[in-house]
Amino acid sequence: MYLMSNEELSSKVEEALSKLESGELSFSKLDSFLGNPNLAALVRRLFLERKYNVRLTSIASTVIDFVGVVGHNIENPIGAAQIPLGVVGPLKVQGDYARGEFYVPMATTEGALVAGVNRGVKAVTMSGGARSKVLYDGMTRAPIIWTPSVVEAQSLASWIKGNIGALREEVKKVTRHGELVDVQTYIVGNILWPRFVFRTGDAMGMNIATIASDLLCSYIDEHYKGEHRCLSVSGNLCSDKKPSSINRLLGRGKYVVSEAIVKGDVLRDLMRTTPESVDFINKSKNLLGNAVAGSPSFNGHVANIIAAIFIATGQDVAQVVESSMAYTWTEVRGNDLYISVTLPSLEVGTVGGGTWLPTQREALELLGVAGGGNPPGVNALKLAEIVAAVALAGELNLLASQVTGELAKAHERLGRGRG
Ligand SMILES: CC(C)(COP(=O)([O-])OP(=O)([O-])OC[C@H]1O[C@@H](n2cnc3c(N)ncnc32)[C@H](O)[C@@H]1OP(=O)([O-])[O-])[C@@H](O)C(=O)NCCC(=O)NCCSC(=O)C[C@@](C)(O)CC(=O)[O-]
Ligand SMILES: NC(=O)C1=CN([C@@H]2O[C@H](COP(=O)(O)OP(=O)(O)OC[C@H]3O[C@@H](n4cnc5c(N)ncnc54)[C@H](OP(=O)(O)O)[C@@H]3O)[C@@H](O)[C@H]2O)C=CC1
Repeated sequence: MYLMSNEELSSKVEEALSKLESGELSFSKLDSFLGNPNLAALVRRLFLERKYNVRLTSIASTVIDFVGVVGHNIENPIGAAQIPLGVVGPLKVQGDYARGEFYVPMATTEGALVAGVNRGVKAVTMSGGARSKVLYDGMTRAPIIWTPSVVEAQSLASWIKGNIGALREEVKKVTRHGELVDVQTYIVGNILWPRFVFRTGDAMGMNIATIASDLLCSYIDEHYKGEHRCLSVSGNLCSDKKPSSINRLLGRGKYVVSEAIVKGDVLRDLMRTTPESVDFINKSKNLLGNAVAGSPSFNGHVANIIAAIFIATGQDVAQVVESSMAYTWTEVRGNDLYISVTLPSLEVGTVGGGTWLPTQREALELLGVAGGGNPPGVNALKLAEIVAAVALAGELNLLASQVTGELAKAHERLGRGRG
C-alpha cells in the first residue's frame, strides 16, 4: 500500500478543502477523492470549522475507525456523538436463555434514570429475580401490491399462501440465517399486503427481511399471471418505526414477557411503599391514565429503558417507537406484589446494524451476548429476556417513586440541567 508523505497529505487536504469551498466537490464524494474515510471525516470537519467559525474537537474525539464503518453504518461522517454510559445491576434473571445475574449498560443523559432503574433492579433481585419468556419471534416486511379488483386481490393472496414453500426456497438465495416462516395477508378494496414473517437468527433482521421481500416481489411478478403491480417493498403494515396496533396484537421482533413477585418487605424497606399502593397507582396511572390520554402504550416509562439499552448496545434507535410499546400489569398476591411487563414488539439483535461498533460490542460482551449465538438466534433471545427484565425493574421503581412523591425530588437532586 502506498503511504502519502506529510506534505502530500496536507496538500491533498488543502485541495479537497478548496474544491469543497468552490462547490467542485461534495461531502459524499470525499471518501473516494481522498481514498480514506478517516481523512474524509477530518476534511468535512475542517470545512465546517472554517465555514462556521466553530471548533469540533469533541465530535472529532472517537475510537471509531471509519474504514469499515462507512458503507455499513454511516455516510458523511465527521466524528461521533458520545452519550454517558451507566450500569444497573446485579439483576437476577431466570429466562429460557438468560440465566444468572447481569450488569446492564444504559446510555442516557437523563439524570436519576439509572439510579431509579438500579433501585428497581435491586428490589427485583432481592425478591428472587425476574422470569422472562419470549412467546413469539418474527421480523416482518409487508409489501403493498395493487390489483385491479378485490377478486384479483383475493386470488393473489391465495396464490401467495399456496406457494409459500417456493417462496421459502427463494429466500434461501439471499440469506443464510433469514427464514420465511409465515405470511399474513390483508386486503383493503383492491389493494393487497402480504405481511411476510421471517426468523432472522441473531440479527434484528430489517435488512434481511427487506432484501428477501424485494426478491419475493420479483418472484411474484415473474410467476403470478394475474394483473398486479408491487407498489413498494414496504406498505407500512410491517410496521417499522411507527406506533401501530398490528405490532401490538401480532408481535414484531420478539414478543416478550417478564414477571416477578416482589416481596412486601422489600417494597417497604427499600422503597417505603406497599403492594396495594403500587397496584393502585399502576391501574390508575398506567391503565386508566393512558386510556384517557388515548395512548396505545400502557406503561409508565418503558421507552426510557429501551432507548438507553438500545443506544448502549447498538440497536436501531428509531425502533424505540414500537419496541417500547408495553403493558405493565400488577396484582396483590398475599403480602407481595406480582408485576409483569409485556413487550409485543421488541426489536433487538446481537449481530448486524450497530452491534459491531467498538463500544456497543463491549456492552454486548458485558451481557455475554456479543455476535452470533450457538445455535444462531439464542444470543438475540437472551438479550430480549434481559431487556424485558430491566423494563420490569424500571416500571416497578417508577410506580414506587410516584406513590411516595419522590419523582420530582429525585430529579431535582440528580437531574437538573447545567444550562
Ligand atoms: C433516585 C431514587 C432511586 C432515590 O431513592 P432512595 O430510596 O432515596 O435511594 P437510596 O439512596 O436509599 O438507595 C437505594 C438504592 O437505589 C439505587 N440508587 C440510588 N441512588 C443511586 C445513584 N445515585 N446511583 C446509582 N444507584 C442509585 C441503588 O440500587 C441503591 O442501593 P445501593 O446501591 O445503595 O445498595 C428514587 O427517588 C427514584 O427512583 N426516583 C425516580 C427516578 C426515576 O426512575 N426516573 C425515571 C424517569 S421517569 C420519566 O422520564 C418518564 C415520566 C415520569 O415522565 C413518565 C410518566 O409520565 O410517568
Ligand atoms: N432495509 C431496511 O428497510 C431497514 C434497515 N434497517 C437497518 O438494518 C440493519 C439491521 O439489519 P439486519 O438484517 O438485522 O442486519 P444486517 O443487514 O447487518 O444483516 C446481518 C448479517 O449478519 C449475518 N449473520 C452472521 N451471523 C448471523 C447470525 N447468527 N444471525 C443472523 N445473521 C447473521 C447475516 O448473514 P445472512 O443474511 O447470510 O444470514 C447478515 O449478512 C440496521 O443497520 C438497521 O438500522 C432498519 C430499518 C429498515
